Amino acid sequence: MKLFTSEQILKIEEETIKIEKIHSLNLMERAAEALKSQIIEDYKNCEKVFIFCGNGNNGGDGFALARLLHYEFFNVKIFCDLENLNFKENAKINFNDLKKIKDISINDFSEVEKFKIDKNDLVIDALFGIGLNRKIEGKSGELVNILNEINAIKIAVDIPSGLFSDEITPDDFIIFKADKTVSFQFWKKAFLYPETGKFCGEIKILDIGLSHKIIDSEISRNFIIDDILIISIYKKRNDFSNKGNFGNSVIIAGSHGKIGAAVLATKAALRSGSGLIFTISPECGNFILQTSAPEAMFINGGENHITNIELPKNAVCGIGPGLGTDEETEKCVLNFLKNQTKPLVIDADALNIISKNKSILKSIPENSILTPHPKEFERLFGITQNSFDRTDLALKMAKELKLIIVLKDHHTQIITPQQDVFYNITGNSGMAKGGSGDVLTGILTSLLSQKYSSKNAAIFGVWLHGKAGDFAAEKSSKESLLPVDLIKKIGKVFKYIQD
Ligand SMILES: NC(=O)C1=CN([C@@H]2O[C@H](COP(=O)(O)OP(=O)(O)OC[C@H]3O[C@@H](n4cnc5c(N)ncnc54)[C@H](O)[C@@H]3O)[C@@H](O)[C@H]2O)[C@@H](O)CC1
Ligand SMILES: [K+]
Repeated sequence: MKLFTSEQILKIEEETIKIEKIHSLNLMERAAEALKSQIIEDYKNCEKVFIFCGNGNNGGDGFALARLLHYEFFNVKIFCDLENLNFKENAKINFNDLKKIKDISINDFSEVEKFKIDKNDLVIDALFGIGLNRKIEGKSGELVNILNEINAIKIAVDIPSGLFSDEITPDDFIIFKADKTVSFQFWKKAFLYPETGKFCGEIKILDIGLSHKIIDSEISRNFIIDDILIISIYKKRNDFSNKGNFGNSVIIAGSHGKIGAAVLATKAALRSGSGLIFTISPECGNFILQTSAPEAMFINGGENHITNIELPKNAVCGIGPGLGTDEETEKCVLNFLKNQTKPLVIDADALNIISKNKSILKSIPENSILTPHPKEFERLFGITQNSFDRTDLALKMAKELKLIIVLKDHHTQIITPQQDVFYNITGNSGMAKGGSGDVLTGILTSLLSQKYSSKNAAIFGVWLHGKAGDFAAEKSSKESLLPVDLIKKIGKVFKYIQD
């Protein structure tokens, strides 16, 4: 699914109105209908609904929603700035319609504290949408501050009021803190970054029937990884095939005390479809690896840490988990990287070694996949002001070095040398644990060895890793979820794609 700026969304809306020969009011009604259905689905037992409306089209959505919910027997109360009824056209029409319904009370923002709002009531923020262009101040600002203190179920229409859709919002802005954001047709960039996503709660995207023809022709370099994309990437396994057809994955990982990292990466590679798996690890891990992952072949890479890397034929490598940064390992890894010609997966301590020897970056084969978490990224490429800027820096580095950067975060981004950004929306906080990254390295190496392009391996692998995490979290709690649980769910994810 493409990710658009607010300007592009407005353009798509306008062109939909033109080619479908409908009135813009019609689109607002569709938006309100979709909102109403979602609220009935999620909160049908909730009686009281408090809707706070601004003067633009976001407010218009709120007025239309109030009317529709009233006809579904919800007890609706409306709040707007009664001292400034200077509405945009569609908001005005919906406001006037609402005034005709005498059972709906219309109140001024300043009256909010007179009402008893219960924790099971709905507070709906329809103050500002993607048209926000400055800080919320004055009466609206005071109102948002009050709403943020109320203990109720808080829903934002399209985007929490106060947030910019496409860029970082300054720290001193007043922003509605939502439990759920019900947004129209598209994800917005603000939902995907930690600094701004924390205001959005759960995200629900509603189809309001904007023209697919227009959406298809509108160019964007930013994408949400959805099931449609994954199904287009997934390669069905040919029945007439043997282990030689699915590549040789080589996991280069582990050191004394960190053999578990090698085990996790190896097991994940085994579960992700590669034909043969080799693990290069120090001798101290031989018995552990052969016992816990007997399907993989062990190659001795040193005594207690890796000092020597000898690859089998046609190897596709994933290097880094648990290597440590011993001087001998560092020398060995740098020498190894210098001599590679095929794309490989580079993670964890291999990235830390590169950070200390940045000149090696230029020798890494084109289209290799680097998987830094924010701290590793910082060590590699420098500090940025915020995570939006981090994406920009990653885009620059991916282009300059011709590498794929997998920026690990709550919504991991896959950044390509061609300057595309793919945002992942699978996964959960239960995966924020040591060992999760090792599993990802195993998956990515396995997919790369099966001849997925580097870009597709990265997109598919990151999505699969998150999806396995979501399946695992359904069974156990996020707190107790372990990286091995992800590995156990990889099979279920492949089944999900095939069905
Ligand atoms: N354009 C369309 O056809 C549709 C728009 N929809 C809704 O329309 C919203 C966008 O509506 P608008 O473009 O009217 O904008 P908003 O309703 O987001 O904002 C209203 C206006 O307030 C002003 N403003 C911006 N920031 C302000 C601030 N901090 N303090 C005071 N005033 C401020 C701006 O002039 C802005 O146009 C979407 O988020 C969505 O909810 C939906 O009804 C679907 C259809
Ligand atoms: K809003």
